[in-house]
Amino acid sequence: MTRIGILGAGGRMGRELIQAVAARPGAELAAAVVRPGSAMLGRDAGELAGTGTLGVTLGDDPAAAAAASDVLIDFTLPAAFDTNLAAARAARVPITVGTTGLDGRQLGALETAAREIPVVFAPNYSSGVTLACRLAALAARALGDEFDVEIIEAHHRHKVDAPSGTARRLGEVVAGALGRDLDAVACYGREGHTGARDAQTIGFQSIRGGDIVGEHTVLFAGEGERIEITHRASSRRTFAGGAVRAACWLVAQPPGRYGMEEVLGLTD
Ligand SMILES: NC(=O)C1=CN([C@@H]2O[C@H](COP(=O)(O)OP(=O)(O)OC[C@H]3O[C@@H](n4cnc5c(N)ncnc54)[C@H](OP(=O)(O)O)[C@@H]3O)[C@@H](O)[C@H]2O)C=CC1
Ligand SMILES: O=C(O)C1=N[C@H](C(=O)O)C[C@H](O)C1
Repeated sequence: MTRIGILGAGGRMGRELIQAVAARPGAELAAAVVRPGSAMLGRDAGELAGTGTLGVTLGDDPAAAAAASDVLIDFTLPAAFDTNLAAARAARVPITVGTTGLDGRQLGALETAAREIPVVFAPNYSSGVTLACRLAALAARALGDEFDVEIIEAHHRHKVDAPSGTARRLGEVVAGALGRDLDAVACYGREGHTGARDAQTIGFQSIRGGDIVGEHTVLFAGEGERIEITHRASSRRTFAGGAVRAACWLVAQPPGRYGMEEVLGLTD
């Protein structure tokens, strides 16, 4: 039985993760952590997530969660990430990270931690997005510099980071396939007298509204034709199921930094 601790248990993804753990054979919820001072503290995690009582009380201590778990899953916000990663590292417990919007220092800390503990980090745990990344790389290599690349993403009104982590990852993949440095060629939105488009640009457009779960399109626009690779998530269950799958896979891995491609066995 894989004992899983969820960090960010009270959030939109946290509740889905509690359900996904409860539904997965061979996995059990060991701990569920919410923000210190949260009104949810002391409640049963299963009752919060709608699975029925699980006998796991919502706590506020990532270190205690790490001590009780074989693997942690973090879906919080960047402000909580440092404490959560430190707890995993101190307890030498593997961690599955879904939080997006991490800065360069935090991504560096993830790499450092991966020398000591197994870490899987994916900005999107759906199998479909993992495949879309592959398709985008293939298309970029085939189409080359003749086609302009724009990445369009849409999310719910509550999302706090832009562009999405998935859009950034798609940008990295396309830039890598085209031999470009994403930091040098990225263009985040346009306004005013922008001038003509630079051929090397990889553009990002972010839409926020309503209850959109998560949509991503990589647009390759050429002369006389265009190709669009689109993924639309219609339920957070797909992210939660993928993250729990990744966590169960991670407990059997040596220290290192992994992505969803490794989890799905797509590294060839
Ligand atoms: N990799 C993937 O497949 C996916 C990644 N995500 C990412 O997961 C993250 C969470 O998304 P979502 O569930 O929608 O967001 P929510 O805002 O619903 O949940 C975030 C949770 O983290 C808690 N939290 C925030 N700050 C702190 C802090 N400083 N200390 C402790 N707890 C804190 C919040 O507590 P409180 O409510 O009290 O503020 C909340 O429960 C985002 O970064 C999102 O982009 C989302 C979907 C899929
Ligand atoms: O915040 C979200 O909701 C999502 N965030 C992830 C991202 O930033 O890419 C993944 C998914 O699109 C939902």
